[in-house]
Amino acid sequence: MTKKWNAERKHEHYYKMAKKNDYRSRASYKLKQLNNKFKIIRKGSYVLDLGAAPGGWSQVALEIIGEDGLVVGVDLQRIRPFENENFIGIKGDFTSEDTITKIRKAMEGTAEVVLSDASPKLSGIKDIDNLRSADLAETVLKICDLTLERNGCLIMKVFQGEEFERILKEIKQKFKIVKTTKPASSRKASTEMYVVAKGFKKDLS
Ligand SMILES: C[S@@+](CC[C@H](N)C(=O)[O-])C[C@H]1O[C@@H](n2cnc3c(N)ncnc32)[C@H](O)[C@@H]1O
Repeated sequence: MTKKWNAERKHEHYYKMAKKNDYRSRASYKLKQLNNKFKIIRKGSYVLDLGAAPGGWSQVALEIIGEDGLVVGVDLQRIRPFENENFIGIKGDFTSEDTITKIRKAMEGTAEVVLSDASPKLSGIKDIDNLRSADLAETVLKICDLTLERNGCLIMKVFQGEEFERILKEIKQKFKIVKTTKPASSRKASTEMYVVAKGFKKDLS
């Protein structure tokens, strides 16, 4: 059996599981696996989910936080609303000042957790896509400076390109503990990597 065949089978497996369990995307399993391992989101957490559509990560975050806490989901695409009262969806580009203002208003103060599974629109040219992913990561870090509370946590996807080590260095300056990981449900062939960071040093921002 070829590697490609195995990867496709795994892809199909998470797709079927998501459908069966009523998750909005296969990506839900990535956050579930990351959170089981690193215990980032807890009951009652205040969570900002950047690049949230169709809402798979927000859905998992809502399950974990329960009735207290808040999830604010932001995406260029409309996020179909949830029944939960503690979800706020924002349609907008999180690299724009206007959207950042809306995020800060919706968070009513600071976030305890920032999530970003944001991906640029893929051009198919690896170097360009990696650079765009790095640009998004830079903006996510800027949003952390503005919204994340001291000792808060971040889970962020970054493509492993030329800029990856520089971004990682920047994250290590801002957070006390930083790990890179690829959840089992992430395709091996994809360059995506997840950075999990704990202990935001708010005073350095
Ligand atoms: C892989 S999907 C996220 C999947 C999501 N985590 C889930 O579980 O359903 C990446 C998302 O990032 C969004 N995105 C990319 N750049 C963005 C930006 N500048 N502002 C807002 N959303 C952005 C895309 O629209 C896309 O929906």
